[in-house]
Amino acid sequence: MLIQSQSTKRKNCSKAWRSACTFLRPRLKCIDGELCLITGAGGALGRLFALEFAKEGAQLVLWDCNTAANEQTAKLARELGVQVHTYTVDLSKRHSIYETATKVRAEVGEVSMLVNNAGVVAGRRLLDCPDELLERTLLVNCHALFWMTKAFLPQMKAKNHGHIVTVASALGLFSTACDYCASKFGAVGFHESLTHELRAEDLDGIKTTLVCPYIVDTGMFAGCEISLIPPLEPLYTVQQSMKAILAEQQMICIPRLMYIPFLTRAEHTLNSDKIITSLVNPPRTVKSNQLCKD
Ligand SMILES: NC(=O)C1=CN([C@@H]2O[C@H](COP(=O)(O)OP(=O)(O)OC[C@H]3O[C@@H](n4cnc5c(N)ncnc54)[C@H](OP(=O)(O)O)[C@@H]3O)[C@@H](O)[C@H]2O)C=CC1
Ligand SMILES: CC1=C(/C=C/C(C)=C/C=C/C(C)=C/C=O)C(C)(C)CCC1
Repeated sequence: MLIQSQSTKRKNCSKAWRSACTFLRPRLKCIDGELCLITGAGGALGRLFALEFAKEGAQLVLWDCNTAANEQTAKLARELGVQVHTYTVDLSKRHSIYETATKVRAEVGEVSMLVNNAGVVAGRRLLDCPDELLERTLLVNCHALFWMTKAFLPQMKAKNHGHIVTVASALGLFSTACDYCASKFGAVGFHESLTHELRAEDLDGIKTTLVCPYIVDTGMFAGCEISLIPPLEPLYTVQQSMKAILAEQQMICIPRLMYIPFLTRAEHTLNSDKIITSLVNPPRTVKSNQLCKD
């Protein structure tokens, strides 16, 4: 009798919880007809992002240095009935990014959603790793975020409409691998500062989302012996990220366990949007002749 009444209580409770969840579930935005640019679209997660955006009706601009893989993604996306434009670009080169961005604007139009997904890892210890490989990780995973945003944010600002997604990593929140962590910490810092800058400028129509996954079973970290939890399924990772993007969530850690390193970070970003106004007008300004030439 007692058991029965407890189970009835539990049922009522879970019913109430379910309806509360339905009520609380965030509204997902419609991106039908938006122009979405995805970098690293020939890769595992990039391809899945492209297909998920296509299912939502977005037109696609796909960037990758691997032309064949990028074309394969485009083929799969076109089968879902959306328009797709592909570009071969080396994200480690600032001029390649700016030139291709100019082509996109002229040939396709204004990008309203930017998914900075491309990423690389050197996968060697600091002293065993050639400088060029270390540099490439920083250029592709971090510097490219600056150039991509500088190329496409102005059009978003003009309309106060857009969305910039940064695919970082759980390794942007705690450290293990030298070049990769440094680049992903940079990516997290970039996302946070951009978010504050947009808020400080009252550009509430431009959203940002940071994606921080644990290891995903794409091959990028194949051979990493971490027995804590198994790698994530690529599709699950992208679908969770999509939910966060469409809900205009500022950040998602996948799985939730990855919020632990985020929550234990020492920094406090409270009030950063107020502080930013003083930071963008620094008392000492670097003169242009002090800058390194490319
Ligand atoms: N896989 C994982 O465990 C995790 C991945 N991430 C992040 O997710 C993102 C996607 O990763 P994933 O799909 O696994 O990686 P992939 O290696 O499968 O895909 C990355 C894509 O980016 C392309 N690319 C590499 N360098 C350049 C460049 N210089 N210019 C243009 N394109 C380039 C690659 O081309 P090519 O193949 O020819 O090099 C590839 O097509 C990355 O940012 C990664 O750091 C985050 C957490 C975990
Ligand atoms: C499971 C787990 C941890 C380890 C996470 C690891 C090892 C993540 C590796 C991620 C990679 C390689 C991402 C690539 O982009 C913590 C944070 C120590 C504590 C919380 C539980």
